[in-house]
Amino acid sequence: MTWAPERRTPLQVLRALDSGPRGLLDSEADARLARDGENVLPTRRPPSWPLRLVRSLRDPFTAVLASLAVVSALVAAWGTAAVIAVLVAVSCALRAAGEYRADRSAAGLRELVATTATVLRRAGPDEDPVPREVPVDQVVVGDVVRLGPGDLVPADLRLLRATGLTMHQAALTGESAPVRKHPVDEPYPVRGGRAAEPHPLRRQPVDGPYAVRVRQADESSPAREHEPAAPPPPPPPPGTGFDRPELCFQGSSVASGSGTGVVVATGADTRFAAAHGGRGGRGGAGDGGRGRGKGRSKGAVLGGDRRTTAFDRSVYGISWILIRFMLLTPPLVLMVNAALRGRGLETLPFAVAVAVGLTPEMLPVIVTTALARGAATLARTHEVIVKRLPALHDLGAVDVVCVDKTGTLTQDRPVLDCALDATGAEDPDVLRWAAANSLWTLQLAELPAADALDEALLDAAELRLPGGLDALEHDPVAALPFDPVRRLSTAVVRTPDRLGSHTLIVKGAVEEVLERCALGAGERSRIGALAAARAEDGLRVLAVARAERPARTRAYTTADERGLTFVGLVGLRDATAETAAAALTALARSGVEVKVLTGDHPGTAARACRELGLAPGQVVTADRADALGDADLAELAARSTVFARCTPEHKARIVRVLRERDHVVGFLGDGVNDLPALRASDVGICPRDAVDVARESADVVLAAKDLTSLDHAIAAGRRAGGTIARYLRITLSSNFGNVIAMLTAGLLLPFLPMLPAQVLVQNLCFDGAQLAYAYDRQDAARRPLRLRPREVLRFVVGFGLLNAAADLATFAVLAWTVGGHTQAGFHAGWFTENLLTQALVMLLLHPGRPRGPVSWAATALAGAGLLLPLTGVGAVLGMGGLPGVYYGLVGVVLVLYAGALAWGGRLHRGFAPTPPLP
Ligand SMILES: Nc1ncnc2c1ncn2[C@@H]1O[C@H](COP(=O)(O)OP(=O)(O)OP(=O)(O)O)[C@@H](O)[C@H]1O
Ligand SMILES: [Mg+2]
Repeated sequence: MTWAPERRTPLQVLRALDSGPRGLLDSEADARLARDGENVLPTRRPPSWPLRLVRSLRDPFTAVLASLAVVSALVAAWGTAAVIAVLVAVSCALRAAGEYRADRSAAGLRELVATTATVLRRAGPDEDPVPREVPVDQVVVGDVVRLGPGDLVPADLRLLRATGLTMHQAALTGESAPVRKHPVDEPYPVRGGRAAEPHPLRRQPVDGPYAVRVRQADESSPAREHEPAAPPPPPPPPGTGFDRPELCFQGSSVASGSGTGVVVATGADTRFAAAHGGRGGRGGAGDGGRGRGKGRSKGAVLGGDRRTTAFDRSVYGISWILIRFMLLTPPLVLMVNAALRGRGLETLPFAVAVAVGLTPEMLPVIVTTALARGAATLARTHEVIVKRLPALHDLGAVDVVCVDKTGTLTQDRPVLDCALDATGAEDPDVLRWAAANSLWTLQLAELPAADALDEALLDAAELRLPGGLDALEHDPVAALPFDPVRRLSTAVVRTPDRLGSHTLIVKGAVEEVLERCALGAGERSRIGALAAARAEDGLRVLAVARAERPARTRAYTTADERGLTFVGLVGLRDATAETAAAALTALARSGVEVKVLTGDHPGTAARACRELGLAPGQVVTADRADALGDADLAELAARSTVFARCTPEHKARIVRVLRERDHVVGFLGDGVNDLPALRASDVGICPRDAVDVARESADVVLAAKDLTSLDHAIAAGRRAGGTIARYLRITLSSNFGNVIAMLTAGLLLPFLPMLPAQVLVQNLCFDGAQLAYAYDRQDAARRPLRLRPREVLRFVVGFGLLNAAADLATFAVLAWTVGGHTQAGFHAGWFTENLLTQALVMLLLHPGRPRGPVSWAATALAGAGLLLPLTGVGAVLGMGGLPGVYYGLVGVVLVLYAGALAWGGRLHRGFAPTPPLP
């Protein structure tokens, strides 16, 4: 769609789009949807099958294998090339199939947490517009959309009205600080009074006493924008357009304030789609595989912090170490053979086979399957939705969970407890001013949903004030809605019975309000202490103040929140959540530390923690954190439990410094003030009823804001992580052992220790057996499960050398029984021993007693090792018969090996059987 917003007033834009301030008719919206299609980004469509297969080829292991195949083909080692090609094909097909299944189920799960947009639509030309929640993909050009804190912008919008609106545009510009948005050009014309919408949560009659009065003529419509920066911003330079204040772009979200805009572009026509070359969508669930290489980061849609998660560090970390080994192996083998045996390029196929032997081909399949199965089970049993599969692994690794207080530890159903004047005496006037602030900020800012605190104040006013809500009647002028950095909200009304005067009603966090009141230092600290005492009783305390100013047409800004007269304090009681105490105990028992990061008063936060049995210790206030450098803050954060008066940026900073201290940090929060922290954490978690943008940024969505389900999710993560860790350790140690043995044998023997076809069959047998790990159901580890590359490598080298020792002992046996010079016998003997040792490893290096799939797979593997060389297949593969004495002697080797394995397993702490979660 082409349009020239620069030269048009909002009204002209509406006209050009054949829409109006009252929104579209339902029938018009349907027709436009049919004409323009759904509002979805092009790449949100699932990839086709051929594309999936091609994508799985992009995997680094596959790429290395493929290049090894090419090298083999170049030296006409057709057997080896064919073997590798088959391995690649099998792994790609399995991977693509696994990812297809995972994507489908993840898409289904994501659907459950899809966001909606609030649009104004009318049933008929004469009907009043009704704000309606519609799925984002149903939004059409010309729709009038309302935005409130935490909303995602569903399409590109031109603003018609805005109150204190700021936007996160990180996805588009990379800029993390919110940017101010406001309508420009001529103010939006009001024809005979703007149709006042009752607040959706407070449905008063439109023409009742609480309908917003339209400004009187004498006010000659001041700009509808009330913002700190008083001078109008200079016109933005032409270019990307993202800095245009009157435009809100798909992919951004509301940081504070509210606004109404008309949709000017949807789907593929949005700037977001254009900026990403039409590739704006999130990665599929198939991201569960490795394959995007190092440093893949999350949060593609919302951008912001690009960061490496625990999954990246562990699985990718190990993968990259292995790839380096794989690339080093062939040249090394060639050089050693040339130096020690004077062999030339004829050893290349063998060198390639050794590198192939190192590869854990099934890793992507195991990772995807384990994560997808874990996620599906979690969704079914606990209604927890994992939106990004690797996040499930990271949940298992989480050792610190930061949570917000309101709504997580408490119910977020505040009820008014007291309204006190400056002396601490009950005073209904305080409630009247506080509730008037709530009502008029809500009404003027047209917020799509009311804050729980405002809702509670209005409920209390309705019940307790003589005349109920009628007592709050005022002529409204302007509103500066709440934002979590300023911690204040202000309503401006005409002063009752005084012509030419406006009253500012300010309410907010006690410290912030007191700072703006004209009070002596003594008085201020006395009131501060009064508030602190109520907070320590567990109340959420807000201060209320007001000021009278001469009426004016100039916009009000936060700079006007000065020199106020203190009115009083309101205290609201918010009971602790029922399941929180038990869940905190369970988290502690499973080795997860809980830290509370709240915007609330330190006293309120400490009291809530104490009630839940979480020792708050010394509460750290955010201004103390400000005074510290990252290292000192990290130190302080590690030993503190409660952080109060946090702004969104404080929460994120604490999460960041904890991660830098090598913690894997989960963050659970539900509000706009939690957004930066959700993005900064390894795993962002939110409840299903969180604001849209939190749900969009979170990796894991809980059915309810219930810490108990978080505990289950962590257990599921540990199970999936355990499966991946087991596969990696066992496969890599066997592979490593085999490679050492092959290298040694290659030097000792005059023939290849293993033919390409034998490498293939052996690998396929291993791979088939190892798939069992994906279906292995073990108890979750009792501690956070971290897969550290260093530790894995130690394990691999230790057990790999043990495995190589068994192989070398077998060579000795073979040399003695069949004579090292009988190729067919040697190949058969080694094949049998290899599969038997692998089966032993699967059985003995398993935490606890292997059950079901793993023990069956190990048995089948042992059977194949013993029987295959004796069959026709064995003969075709070039394996010959073995004398009975070989079996006897190799039996002895295996018993010794089993003993060593059991001993080594016990030594290795990570493999001590893990008792189930209490
Ligand atoms: N609607 C409101 N009007 C005025 N002040 C408010 C309003 N909502 C919150 N406040 C004040 O701002 C403070 C910070 O609020 P914020 O939403 O950042 O965090 P919170 O809800 O208190 O806690 P948490 O971070 O645990 O969710 C509150 O403690 C309160 O003092
Ligand atoms: Mg909150």
